[in-house]
Amino acid sequence: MGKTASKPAILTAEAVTHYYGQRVGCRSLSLELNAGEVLGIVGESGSGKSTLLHCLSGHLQPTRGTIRYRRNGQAVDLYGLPVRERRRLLRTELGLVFQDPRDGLRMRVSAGGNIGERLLAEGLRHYGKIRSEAERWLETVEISTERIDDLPGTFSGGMRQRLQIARNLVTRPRVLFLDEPTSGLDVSVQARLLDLLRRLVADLGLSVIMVTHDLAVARLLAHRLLVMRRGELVETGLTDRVLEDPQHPYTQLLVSSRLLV
Ligand SMILES: Nc1ncnc2c1ncn2[C@@H]1O[C@H](COP(=O)(O)OP(=O)(O)OP(=O)(O)O)[C@@H](O)[C@H]1O
Repeated sequence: MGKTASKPAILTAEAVTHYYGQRVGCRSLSLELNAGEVLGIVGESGSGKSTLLHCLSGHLQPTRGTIRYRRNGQAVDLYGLPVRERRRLLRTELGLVFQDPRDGLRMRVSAGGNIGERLLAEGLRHYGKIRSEAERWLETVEISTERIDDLPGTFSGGMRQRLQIARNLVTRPRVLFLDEPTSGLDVSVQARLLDLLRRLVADLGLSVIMVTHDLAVARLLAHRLLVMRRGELVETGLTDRVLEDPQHPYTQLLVSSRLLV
């Protein structure tokens, strides 16, 4: 899977399995994410995409398997770290954009406060600097700085999603995890968000793992795809190859959209 000798993968998952009681969330998933790469995870509803993403992003301890994150030339076992250290990583070097912005934002905290929180967690204490960074990030995600003191509940769906992105990117994470970033948004809002994401990924050199059930979104953003079915990996490859020449019968069904309507 695309690992080069000169650049070791930034994130490696080995045989990741998660059970909810008796129910399989995901099973025996292995993957590598290379620096600067966008990896898309696709599959129908209930195929285990979000479960895998939450395991990979450090938010859900797998029942079995290992996730290694490479930092300072060393691969660290994400769930082998002391909880405090893992939480610090989640607030700084890793970012997760939830499918529902209400899960990823503090709804009782202003837009500026939402962005500033991760800077505070990094130890920044200067109010003026935090506010100006928050303003800069609001501008970057195309939200008027006049809205800095407003609560996210007063924002539209697309604005909330962009605020979540700003909140995650303010600490310049190396890896960004996106869970259905455009779902629930109308088509023109989706297109604007996708443009923004493409620009940010390129400008910041982000490595991204993105879950989507929308193959058009996958085609636009992802270099490589991983297709899941019933918690397991069925096919992986470069996005164009998987979408234009799907090998597995399940992927063929997905591409013909029969499973995604
Ligand atoms: N909190 C939970 N408790 C119990 N079972 C769960 C929980 N979350 C997910 N599951 C189950 O795990 C399986 C995979 O679900 P998951 O949400 O990961 O799939 P998904 O591909 O992300 O689906 P969707 O696209 O609908 O979000 C499903 O059978 C689901 O019912």
